[in-house]
Amino acid sequence: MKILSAEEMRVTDRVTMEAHGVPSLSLMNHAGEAVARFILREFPAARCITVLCGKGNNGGDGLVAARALATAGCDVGVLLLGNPSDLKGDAAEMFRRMPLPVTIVEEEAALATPEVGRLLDSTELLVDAVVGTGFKPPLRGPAAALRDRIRTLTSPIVAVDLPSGWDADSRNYDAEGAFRADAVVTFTAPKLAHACGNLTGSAYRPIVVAAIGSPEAAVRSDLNLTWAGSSKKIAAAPRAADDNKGRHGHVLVIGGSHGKAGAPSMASLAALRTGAGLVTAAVAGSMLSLVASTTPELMTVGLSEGQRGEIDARNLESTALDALLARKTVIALGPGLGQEPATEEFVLGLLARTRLPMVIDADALNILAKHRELIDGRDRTLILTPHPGEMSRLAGLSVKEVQSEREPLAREFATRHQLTLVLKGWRTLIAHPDGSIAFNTTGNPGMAKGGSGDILTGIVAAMVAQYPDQLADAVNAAVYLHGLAADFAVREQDEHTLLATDTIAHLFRAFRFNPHDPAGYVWFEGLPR
Ligand SMILES: NC(=O)C1=CN([C@@H]2O[C@H](COP(=O)(O)OP(=O)(O)OC[C@H]3O[C@@H](n4cnc5c(N)ncnc54)[C@H](O)[C@@H]3O)[C@@H](O)[C@H]2O)[C@H](O)CC1
Ligand SMILES: [K+]
Repeated sequence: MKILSAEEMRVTDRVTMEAHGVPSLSLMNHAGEAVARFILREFPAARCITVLCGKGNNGGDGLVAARALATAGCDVGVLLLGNPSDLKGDAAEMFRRMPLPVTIVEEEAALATPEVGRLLDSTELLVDAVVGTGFKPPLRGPAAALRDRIRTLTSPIVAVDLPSGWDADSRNYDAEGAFRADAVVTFTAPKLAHACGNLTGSAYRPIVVAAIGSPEAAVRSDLNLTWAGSSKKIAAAPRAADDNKGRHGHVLVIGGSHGKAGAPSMASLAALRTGAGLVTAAVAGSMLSLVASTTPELMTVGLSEGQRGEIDARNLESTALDALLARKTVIALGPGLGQEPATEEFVLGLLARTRLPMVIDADALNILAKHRELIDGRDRTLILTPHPGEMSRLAGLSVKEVQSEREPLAREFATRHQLTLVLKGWRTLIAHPDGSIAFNTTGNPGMAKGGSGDILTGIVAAMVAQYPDQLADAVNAAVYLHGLAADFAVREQDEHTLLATDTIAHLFRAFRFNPHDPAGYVWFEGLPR
């Protein structure tokens, strides 16, 4: 699913109407009905509903939603911010077809009337159809006053297309002065604000994308931005009845040091739980039995180590490493590795020794940052998974600079070095060598804990091992599944108590979840109740 600008959305609508003959009124009907369907599904207890309509087509969608909710038996009130004579085109037509009474609010003072007070205070759910992609900041007039009034109410509010006051093209996390929203129903494709903004103030509240009649061919964008969840489809096919583990790849986790045996253990278990046919953990000999005891399904190989349990360069002379590298594996290098000089020498030697696909994380990234000339994916598959701090060292920038330029920085780094870059954080970005970027919208603050990155490394390596010919989708899907598993896990936990191993235990729910809801919308963020 592409991520569009507001102008590209308008072009998509125009192409849909002109090249594919879909009437604009049909788009508006489908949009409003999708909002009603979502509300009936996700807020079944809300029977007394107030729809707040602006004078543009966002308001038109609201009028359609109001009619559909009333037809479904809800007690619906409609408030129009403006004079009906100001309505134009499809919105005016929907007003003409409106079977319900509409309360007109032309001036801010009208918000204080008893009639409006009843509409707002007695409602069990609000629908925000005041302004959508036609928003020109800042929010003004009765809309601004209505926003403030709604902040005094506790009823949930479902935003049509965007919470009013959000610029569709915003890449900001926040939007001063926007309406609050408990859920968002957008249409055809997510816009930049849906991908980048904290529209609902929470990682758990839903943003869904409803199909309203635009064929895929009409959805065009030059932004080269997609949604990571669209890649999950590569893991949806059932396995063959005569399947065998040899068909699902082999992950080789290389990591660990004294005090950090858990990192390679978690990365290995995550790789197994993600479906890799075989997983081998290569760790310092002194921690071999410790790591092996975590997961019976895991194979282990002992490596030579220094005084502090760090994997050292003597391994480069050993036949054990040759045997390991002779197998067709995807290497996950870094969990718990440490940055001792002997380990640094080992990492540099390993990079020179093999061209096997490699997921590089954690301390291996910090070692690579000291040898930037080795960051080169032209003749090998490299996937780097830095958090902003590790990215600042890789790019030689401050964390602030990294965070302020995530998208261009990720794209430039991935294309310059011809590798896949997973830049973690709010809305993890997956930047590919061709310059395309996928936004991930799953995950929650409960993941801000040791181990989350280690299991992502294992999940990425396992997806690449299983789908070696679909590298971009494999990495996008891995990041999506990682956050989705954590979203399922935190439902049975709390953000304070969630552990990375809880996330691993919920990967099966993530694999089973289909973001394409049978009701005709895609779960872009959040989960069904
Ligand atoms: N394929 C689709 O996505 C479809 C989307 N639809 C809906 O159409 C709106 C966009 O409609 P448009 O008429 O262009 O603009 P809006 O209704 O969003 O806003 C214009 C409306 O809002 C007022 N306004 C603008 N800025 C402000 C402000 N700062 N303060 C207050 N009021 C403001 C302006 O005066 C106009 O009255 C899109 O969001 C979807 O909801 C189609 O219905 C179907 C296809
Ligand atoms: K809106």
